[in-house]
Amino acid sequence: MNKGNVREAALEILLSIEKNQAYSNLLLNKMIEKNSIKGKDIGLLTEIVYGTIQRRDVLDFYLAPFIKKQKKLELWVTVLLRLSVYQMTFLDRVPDRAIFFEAVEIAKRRGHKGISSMVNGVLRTLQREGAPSIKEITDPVKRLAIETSHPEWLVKRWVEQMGYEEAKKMCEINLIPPIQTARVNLSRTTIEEVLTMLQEEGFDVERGDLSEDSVKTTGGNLVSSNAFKEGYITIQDESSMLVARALDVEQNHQVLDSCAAPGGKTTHIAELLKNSGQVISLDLHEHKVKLINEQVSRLHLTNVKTFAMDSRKVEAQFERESFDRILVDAPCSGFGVIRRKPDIKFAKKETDIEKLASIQLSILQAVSPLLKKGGILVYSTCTIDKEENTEIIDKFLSENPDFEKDCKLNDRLPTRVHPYVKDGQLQIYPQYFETDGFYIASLRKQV
Ligand SMILES: C[S@@+](CC[C@H](N)C(=O)[O-])C[C@H]1O[C@@H](n2cnc3c(N)ncnc32)[C@H](O)[C@@H]1O
Repeated sequence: MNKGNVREAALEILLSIEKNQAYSNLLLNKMIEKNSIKGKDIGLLTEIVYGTIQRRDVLDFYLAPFIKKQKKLELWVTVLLRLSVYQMTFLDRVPDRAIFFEAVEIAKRRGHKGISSMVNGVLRTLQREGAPSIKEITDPVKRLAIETSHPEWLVKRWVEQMGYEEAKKMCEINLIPPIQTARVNLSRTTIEEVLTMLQEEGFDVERGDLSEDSVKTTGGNLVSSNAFKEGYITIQDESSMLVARALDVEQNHQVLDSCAAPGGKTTHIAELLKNSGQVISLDLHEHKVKLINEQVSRLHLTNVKTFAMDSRKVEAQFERESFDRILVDAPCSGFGVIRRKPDIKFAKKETDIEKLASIQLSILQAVSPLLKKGGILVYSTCTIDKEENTEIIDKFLSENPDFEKDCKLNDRLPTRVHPYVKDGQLQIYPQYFETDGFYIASLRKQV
């Protein structure tokens, strides 16, 4: 594939995202497969797609003074200008003349000569006159929102919840793509063996920084490794690996994972059980349950049973007080994983948070009678919003006096996170350890 086609492919993906047709990671994988994009081109395509989404609002801010009839631009022209300005501003290795040439060629193919000269004109004037300065924006929340390309309502919400300095750190780290980490399947191998396996395959790997179950890589995609194919590792963020550890599972435990697809935590729990006991794994959709089954068989696990089921209706299917441990890894806004899925910050609306909070609470309410007395219930999300985290736990506890905050959570978590644990609850912001943002609450049912 030539470089021009890489940009054309980037444009197509970005347009589908704008039209809310699918998430960036799925569209990228499809495009790479469909056009047999290889090697360095995969890197360039990924960088242009993610970079242009990550920086969308600041790119529009840079472009605004140079576009006269902004409202009349067709969406594909706006997106083409954005991805060109992204390369001009943030990618050192691509010369401006190559960017102009490709943009003009694409504009000619998609539109007509008038559009291609307009695109050429806008890009060249911007290069000559320079982009406007962010410092011109006087309101600090608005400035932070534009500078780091987050919706203003979201930045305002974060500033209210965590203060300006912490919100700024989070907005800034959200622009930096994460490195890849993998969880080692300790029911079949050890960290040392996996490091050797991967190094022999040519991967640059070492132990992870946070979770005792992890390895990290600075180059290459571990999904293509034999260690992955043969079920020795699972791609997972390190903060997400703390969830199964928080459950404190013991041999032969019966564990309910109520929101389980695609199976990251179900399989981790099953590994920690060393194929003893049983994990009952539920998800709303049949096609998602299939994803759990695929991971279970890839990892050679024999102690997982899956069901497509609404976990708000579990009481009809399972006996009360029949599980030693229950996990509610709830559907959430996902604002802790913006580095990985940047389109989330534009796709979610403030009203979604309210709707999600109501689902989260009702799942917790529905599964809690199934926990044995003395058992542990872990509630987790990959978000950093209080309404979906501490506020849910406060509401749940106020309505369920037989549950209490589990003050021993620290014993199951790495010492580095201890300063962030309070009353059996851990809130990790992405800037703390350069991981996903995660919330984990551990509750114990009184005996
Ligand atoms: C955060 S994801 C779970 C991720 C999973 N625990 C993992 O580690 O791979 C939330 C999941 O909850 C599922 N879900 C949403 N509402 C549900 C419900 N009422 N009952 C069961 N599953 C539900 C979604 O389909 C989604 O797969």
